[in-house]
Amino acid sequence: MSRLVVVSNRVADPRKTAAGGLAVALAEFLNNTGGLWFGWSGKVVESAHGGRAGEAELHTHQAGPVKLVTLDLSREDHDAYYLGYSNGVLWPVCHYRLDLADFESSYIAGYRRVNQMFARKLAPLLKPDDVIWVHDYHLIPLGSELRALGCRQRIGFFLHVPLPPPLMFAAIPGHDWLMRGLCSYDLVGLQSEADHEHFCRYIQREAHAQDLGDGQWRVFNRTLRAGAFPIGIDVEEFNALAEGAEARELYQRMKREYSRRKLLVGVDRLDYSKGLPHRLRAFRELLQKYPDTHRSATLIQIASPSREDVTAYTDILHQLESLCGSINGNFGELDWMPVRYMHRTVARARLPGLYRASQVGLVTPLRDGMNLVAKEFVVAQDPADPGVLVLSRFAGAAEQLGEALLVNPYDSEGTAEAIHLALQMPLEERITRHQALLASCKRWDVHWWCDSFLDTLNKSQAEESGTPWLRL
Ligand SMILES: O=P(O)(O)OC[C@H]1O[C@H](O[C@H]2O[C@H](CO)[C@@H](O)[C@H](O)[C@H]2O)[C@H](O)[C@@H](O)[C@@H]1O
Ligand SMILES: O=c1ccn([C@@H]2O[C@H](COP(=O)(O)OP(=O)(O)O)[C@@H](O)[C@H]2O)c(=O)[nH]1
Repeated sequence: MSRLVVVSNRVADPRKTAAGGLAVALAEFLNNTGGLWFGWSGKVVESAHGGRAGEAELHTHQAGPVKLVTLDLSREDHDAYYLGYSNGVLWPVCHYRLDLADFESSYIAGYRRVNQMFARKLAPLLKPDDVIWVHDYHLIPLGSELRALGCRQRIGFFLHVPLPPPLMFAAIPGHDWLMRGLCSYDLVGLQSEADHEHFCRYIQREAHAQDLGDGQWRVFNRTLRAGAFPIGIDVEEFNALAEGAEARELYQRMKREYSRRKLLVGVDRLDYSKGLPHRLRAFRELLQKYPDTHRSATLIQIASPSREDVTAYTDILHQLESLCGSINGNFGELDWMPVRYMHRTVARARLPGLYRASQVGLVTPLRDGMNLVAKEFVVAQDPADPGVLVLSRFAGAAEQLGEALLVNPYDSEGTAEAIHLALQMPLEERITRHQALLASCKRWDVHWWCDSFLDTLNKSQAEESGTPWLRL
């Protein structure tokens, strides 16, 4: 059997839990299959040359069945590749926020340099029959860099973030170079049908791709496949977490402490794509419009620190703090604070307890590739007395979780109405909706995601030997 080689910017020890959907999903999968996981160590080194770009040393570590190979980044590489191009250009554009993109021209050189370094370091570790699976927007050009070094293995790519419509993607200087990079893979996987449609439209419109049917395309003189493979969670693993001491202890404590209140919960990285200020404005609207929620509805909002060196992220932090303060100031009572806001990461092992103790789960991103928290909330519920998921129609998860209360997060009045509906929903309706949602989470779980992606990749033709690859 071929060995699986996974490459992603973020690498986590598969035996430990991590915050961030990509690391969580891959760790769960690799723990079962074994293989090699290659990526950034998460460390930035201030080298003797003042943290300037340079060759990195590899760290190798065996974590159960998985071999982790990571490299540190110099300050200069980290700032240009991770903060600059990945999170200052690609992240905002892919989340439809052209207004937040910082098209600083020097970033792309760092992005390219790090992708070339990843390829140079990875290529000697590869075996001829390896199957390589590259993840996310940080590493779009990695496939073509590996090809340029002579790698002929099957290489698949999965984009965890949304792919915007062609004209929006075309706002990125060098978008055609990125798309050529994407088309050097044998399979391109996207989170949703909407993202897949954007990909097909882009390659047809900008690169005159020929549709060969069955998900295959002829473009840039080669054949590739593309499709939607919505990521899921490991339902059994999450159920086991829910049975663990940490989750149960938290569940009991929350139930005791909030026995006379209705609990709403939000768990997000502190990211502008997650729509946190919009969510708080909808919550304020709820308190204003529905006095029956006073002294009762309590929102616990966890905002896990993320990418704090990017300006847009510090701006959102200040907005959020000010909104929480004003809601508590205007509506709070001596014995009731409407919002409990925490700017810290909560261990994933505790989250099922928090989800299960809540009557309403608020997952209201302005745009999100998938949003695994939505699926975790569903799986953590008591089937006999489940909470209600209020979900943004702009989360990738909405394509599969249509039985949630779907909202437009930009419409604070509409969202407040949906939250009120959720708080009032009769038991019978809650059970019916939850059964359908749970069935979707089980059907499209993380195993389905990996298996369907890898089966399709295996169907793809490996790169024809002898095809000369020019660096793009
Ligand atoms: O690695 P960070 O910069 O700390 O960010 C964490 C991850 O954020 C993004 O997650 C995405 O992947 C999830 C799983 O597919 C998906 O549910 C979510 O909608 C996406 O936003 C990012 O794409 C990852 O690369 C980051 O590791
Ligand atoms: O304080 C936190 C916040 C988030 N998470 C986990 O991080 C992941 C977030 O994934 P999601 O797809 O929702 O969004 P992303 O952060 O990847 O954009 C989920 O597994 C959460 O359980 C966590 O463990 N602790």
